[in-house]
Amino acid sequence: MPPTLDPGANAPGATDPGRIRNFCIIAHIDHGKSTLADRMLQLTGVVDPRLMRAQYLDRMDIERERGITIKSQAVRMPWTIREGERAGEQAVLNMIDTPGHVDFTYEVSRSLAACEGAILLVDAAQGIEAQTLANLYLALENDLHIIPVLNKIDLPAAQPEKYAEELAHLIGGDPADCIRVSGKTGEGVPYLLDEIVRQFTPPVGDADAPARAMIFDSVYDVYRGVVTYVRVIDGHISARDRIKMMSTGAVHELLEIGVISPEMVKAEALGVGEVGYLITGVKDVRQSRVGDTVTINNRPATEALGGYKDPKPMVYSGLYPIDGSDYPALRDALDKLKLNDAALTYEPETSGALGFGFRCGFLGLLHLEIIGERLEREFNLDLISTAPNVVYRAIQEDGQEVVVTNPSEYPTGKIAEVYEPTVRATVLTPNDYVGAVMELCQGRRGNLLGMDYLSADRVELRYTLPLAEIIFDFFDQLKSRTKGYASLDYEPTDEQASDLVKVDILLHGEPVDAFSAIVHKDKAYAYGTTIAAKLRNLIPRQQFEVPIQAAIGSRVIARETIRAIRKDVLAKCYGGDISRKRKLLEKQKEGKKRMKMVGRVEVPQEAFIAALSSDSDGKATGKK
Ligand SMILES: Nc1nc2c(ncn2[C@@H]2O[C@H](COP(=O)(O)OP(=O)(O)OP(=O)(O)O)[C@@H](O)[C@H]2O)c(=O)[nH]1
Repeated sequence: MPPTLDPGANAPGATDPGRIRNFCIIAHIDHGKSTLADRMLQLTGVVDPRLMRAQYLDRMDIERERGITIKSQAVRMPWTIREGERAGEQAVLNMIDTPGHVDFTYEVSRSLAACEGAILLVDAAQGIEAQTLANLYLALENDLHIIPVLNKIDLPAAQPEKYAEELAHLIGGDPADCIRVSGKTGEGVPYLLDEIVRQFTPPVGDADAPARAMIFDSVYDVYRGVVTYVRVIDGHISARDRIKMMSTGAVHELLEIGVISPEMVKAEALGVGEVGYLITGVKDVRQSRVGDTVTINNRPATEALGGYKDPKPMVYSGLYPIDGSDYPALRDALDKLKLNDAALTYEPETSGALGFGFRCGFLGLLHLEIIGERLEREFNLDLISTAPNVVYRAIQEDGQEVVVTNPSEYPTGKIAEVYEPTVRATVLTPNDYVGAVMELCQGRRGNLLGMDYLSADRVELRYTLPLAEIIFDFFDQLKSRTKGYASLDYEPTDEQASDLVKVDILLHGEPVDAFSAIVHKDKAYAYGTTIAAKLRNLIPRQQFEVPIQAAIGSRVIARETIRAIRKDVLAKCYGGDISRKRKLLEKQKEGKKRMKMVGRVEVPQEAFIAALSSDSDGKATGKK
């Protein structure tokens, strides 16, 4: 049954802004945002109980499989206060579900800018975690009103009293003001919905001013083209308007305008404070940039809304199609993903070993993994991604500066200084594991900034760490050393001069650019020996001996050898069965097709993937 919206006073475009509440749910990962959102959809009646499925708003397959939210979602829900003095008061709630992973903090901040209030959700069995704090600070920076909520009170391990104290201590106020709910059973959720209407302030805007709406998300839909999600700040956008993008001045016909509730529902207009979508039929994804202001062409606004900070990529990796003829398809796919993802950057590059591809910038390893997976699934591309690296700044002796996003750009001449990016990391851990956490951070070249007790048994440690040390397996290590109890959050800060070197890998004397890496001097040897050993196992024997060397400049630091073999595939075919022989030869030819020639050496595609998979450095994790 398609959702129907009230055609009366609460219809989109005609809603009194005083009835609207725009809010988001912020929480540490797994504290239950999506489950709570599901309950709200059900209780407000926008999803038919028969059509209800878990994590209704996580639409991408990857989101469902991994159980995490990647893209923000905005849903319109009607609600009438059930209890108390204001019972019967009708409201329109726009809920924006936000992702919780560190890599996607920028999504959270975009969503926050479209809200007046935030529900700070905390698992009543876990208490405050690192991202609870990070998200809370983001919300406070955006001047949002906060409602503290303890979730999962149905769990036997829940300690709502204890954590209500903790929360009240953190944000100020009375522990009794923390609302207790269970997203699973629905207990307390109707009361929370009532409180949302009572506590959050309605949006304020000038209904008579020229229209201004802020783009907080844009997605490419294969059938409909670009779908742009906006929150109207001032004025009114109606279905018959021609809209204008304020950053480019481009004017577009509107094909459709509407709200999400929880599927797309067409509307006549969107007024002050409303959240909805616009479809212009534009196919070029770069026309609808997140952070831009939309106005209408016949009465344009003169001043754009303050945009968002463009998120800066932190990790770079080369993406190459396994089949070279897929290169244009890869470019197209990246163009499309870029629309959803202001943080994704890419530039064409060529690699001696891998051919034509793109150097892509990501927010972190999970972001990289997700983009890689989406390219493979949604666009049917088979890809190789090179070892991820951060951005370095090398100052040569002649004073010239080189920004290195790819190890192959690392200057070969004399280098005066190399700078690497650093982060300020916050680790929250139970008292017992402080020693283990400190040991880990010190091993990763960390610098202790400070340490505080949040409660009798919970400690906050603050460190400066090189970004390169934190992006690979730091989180896994942290979890395993603290039996899963510690949580981590970090934000980029500055850069520091470090003792870094470039390690090259040579196959039969030829450097293979795809395997080069910039690492700290103390870790160069370990990197060299690991990759050389992996490659020895991955590359089949050839008809000649193949040395594999790891080198810093001209100094070899590790060496492995693949012994020579003459592979006579016909040896087994005694007797004169010619068709069998032919079949075997055909099979061998097939196998060859999947080989890459690196100098004279045949390297199977799988070797690149397996050697570059980061298990020597630790694996990129699905969850943080
Ligand atoms: N017992 C119990 N379990 C819950 C409750 N709410 C959520 N869960 C469980 O907690 C886990 C995480 O819930 P999600 O709703 O996916 O968490 P999330 O915060 O949305 O996670 P991200 O979208 O990845 O940030 C799931 O296994 C839920 O079934 C609750 O009220 N009670």
